[in-house]
Amino acid sequence: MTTPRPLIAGNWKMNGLAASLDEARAVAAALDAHPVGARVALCPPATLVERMAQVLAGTGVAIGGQDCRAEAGGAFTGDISAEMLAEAGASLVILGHSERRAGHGETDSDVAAKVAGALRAGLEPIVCVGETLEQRQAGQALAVVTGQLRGSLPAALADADFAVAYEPVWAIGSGLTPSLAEIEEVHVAARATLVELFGAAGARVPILYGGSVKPSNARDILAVKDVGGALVGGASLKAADFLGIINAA
Ligand SMILES: O=C[C@H](O)COP(=O)(O)O
Repeated sequence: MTTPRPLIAGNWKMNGLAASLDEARAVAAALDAHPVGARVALCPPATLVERMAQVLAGTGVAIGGQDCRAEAGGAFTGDISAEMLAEAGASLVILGHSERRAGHGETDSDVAAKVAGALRAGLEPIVCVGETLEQRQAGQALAVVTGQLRGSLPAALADADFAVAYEPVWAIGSGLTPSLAEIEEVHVAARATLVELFGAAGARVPILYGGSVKPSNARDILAVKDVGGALVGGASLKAADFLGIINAA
């Protein structure tokens, strides 16, 4: 059984206007000049998905959305569907990010419904899970992460391409990261849960780590057992930093 290529995905969050597309162009140009083994994706704000897809057409960089609604369409002011993302040129979508779970009250079952929507539209979901600082300090990190996986991953994923991202909430944008041993402990538990849920297919699902990944720590983190890539926030906004992480994979 071959090991899937690592996936390095950049999540621009609510950052980026049209001028930021120059950073995406620079990433694609550098990868064209020096191809890498990793799969690379950029997930800009929804307003830039279509333009980024045009800018990066024909390059090896895939485009992702940062969220979608579960339904294909309807009276849902302000929301976008997976079908809309796909039509705009996205091939992936981040779902269940902690900023959506905390800021928009998304539950595991909401995330599972969105995952089903993504599969309906042919998008590859990147499903995020992770514990808060209080949960880690209470010794609940593994239970929270495996519980979120069980609740957020519908059975239909057994036949689909998808990725999981472990993002400790307290490590996001904080400059803090868990120790390598702590990352390994969670990724090994997540792997066991994926195998329990999906059998042999679960052994191949990339489990990304996210939370203050930067060029200086990427190589060590990406070498940890069962870490199959990275979901990168702040360091994906500048081409040089993002390339530093991509080249560490
Ligand atoms: O989706 C990305 C994560 O929330 C990580 O963000 P960060 O790299 O800025 O800590």
